[in-house]
Amino acid sequence: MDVTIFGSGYVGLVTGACLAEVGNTVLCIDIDPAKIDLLNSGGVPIYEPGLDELIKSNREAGRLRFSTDAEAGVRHGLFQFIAVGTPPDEDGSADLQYVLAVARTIGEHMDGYRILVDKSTVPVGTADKVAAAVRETQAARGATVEFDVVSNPEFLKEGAAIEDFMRPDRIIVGTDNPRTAELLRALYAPFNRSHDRLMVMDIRSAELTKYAANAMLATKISFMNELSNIAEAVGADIDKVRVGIGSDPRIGYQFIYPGCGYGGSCFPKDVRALEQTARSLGYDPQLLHAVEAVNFRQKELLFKKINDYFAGDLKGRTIALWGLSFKPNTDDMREASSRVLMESLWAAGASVRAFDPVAADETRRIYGERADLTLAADAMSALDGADALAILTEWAQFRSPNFATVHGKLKTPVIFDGRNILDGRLANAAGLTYVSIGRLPLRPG
Ligand SMILES: NC(=O)C1=CN([C@@H]2O[C@H](COP(=O)(O)OP(=O)(O)OC[C@H]3O[C@@H](n4cnc5c(N)ncnc54)[C@H](O)[C@@H]3O)[C@@H](O)[C@H]2O)C=CC1
Ligand SMILES: O=C(O)[C@H]1O[C@H](OP(=O)(O)OP(=O)(O)OC[C@H]2O[C@@H](n3ccc(=O)[nH]c3=O)[C@H](O)[C@@H]2O)[C@H](O)[C@@H](O)[C@@H]1O
Repeated sequence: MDVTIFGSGYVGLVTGACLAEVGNTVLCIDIDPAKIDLLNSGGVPIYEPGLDELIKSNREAGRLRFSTDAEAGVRHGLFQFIAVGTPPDEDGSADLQYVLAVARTIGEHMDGYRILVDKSTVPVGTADKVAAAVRETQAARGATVEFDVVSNPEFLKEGAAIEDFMRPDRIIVGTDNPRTAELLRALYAPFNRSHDRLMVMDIRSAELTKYAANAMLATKISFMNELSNIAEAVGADIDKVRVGIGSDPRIGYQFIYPGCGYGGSCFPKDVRALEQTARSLGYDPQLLHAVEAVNFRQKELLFKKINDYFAGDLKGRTIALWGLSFKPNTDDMREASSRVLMESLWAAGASVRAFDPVAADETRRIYGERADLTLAADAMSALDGADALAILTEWAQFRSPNFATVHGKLKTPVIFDGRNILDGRLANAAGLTYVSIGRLPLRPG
């Protein structure tokens, strides 16, 4: 089938590459010429495991193309996927300007029936706005070409995006038109083989399902973060508590890891957007507000712990950071906890020596060259001349360091583990103080 994807970011590229992989002919459109040039010259603008290979093989097979020519995109696909950003507006609501711009482009150029498939995360009611935008642009040129708008939210996780797309837990299709539902069912058939995971529902429920999923996951994390602070206060170990409650299948082990706050392009923005939607309708979403507030406080926790440890004397100190991306296996630093810590350290007069396996370029892009930021070539050299080590991202390579080497390099033998990934006893055995999120206090052994 012929598919056009508007937006060649995380979601657009993964969707495009996976749909091409199963035999569709996919044209990816982006307004960013640099991104399209890079893709056309064999590069990939984001780090996502497996994506380079998938793009390369499908480009070579002629099933995956990239262009800035939106008109060609509209003419190409029966399915017109919208996978552009929906960043937060000033009040936290989702900014729909990119989604509606694509809708207008489609309305302007469509010459036959098209299915607009909204993959971007958008507030309830957006499909109506998309349809209105298509109708208005058609009317402006005196056209009345048939189309449908489908809500098809995406649930992939960065770092595991290909696997999530290829083997989804569910495929949500929001449409009131049974014929459109069948066409989407056919498109998704290769990803829906072992048992039927495609759920057809009304558009508004589909739109809300996406926010509900992210808000539920964010709630689990904030709940555990809240609990980790209570555990610290009462002298309990959050790790024991985590395992204790996770063993109940009604709770489960997933997404109950406490840490230095959730980040990324989605949880923070989607919780805020849902909160804003509720408020705009006169409902006070107290729980969502608390989820966000707890996360905000949690992102400041590591700085507080470091500052307390050094009795507020951070000026002139150097803190080593392991991990800059908001989670492992991605170079995405949107709303990353590392940013809150770095900015707080800089404000307190400290310098940062950081290492991340893939996010160094992104860090340079965001912060530029600055005297108080050094990007080290590897984890151990980030410790050179540092007063202490803080761990912000649970990259596998940070899990089992040589503690004696760490001890030998740090001016003050202390580790602040923002993701609870280290074995504190081993750190203690090497003479390091180990400070975690809600685990029992561990002192040098
Ligand atoms: N990143 C993720 O893991 C997930 C994101 N989402 C949602 O998917 C949507 C897209 O997210 P990302 O892929 O992360 O965004 P992104 O920022 O990585 O990519 C968006 C792309 O759209 C392009 N664009 C903007 N206007 C355009 C236009 N008129 N025509 C063509 N391209 C245009 C931009 O240049 C950019 O390359 C958002 O609503 C997000 O909430 C949903 C699930 C997972
Ligand atoms: O809408 C989206 O964009 C996506 O948002 C999240 O995916 P993602 O943001 O890529 O990453 P997650 O693995 O969910 O992690 C988000 C944040 O939560 C943190 N986290 C996660 C799990 C946990 O137990 N504790 C915890 O602090 C991570 O460190 C990270 O900062 C959802 O998991 C995806 O299903 C969804 O499609």
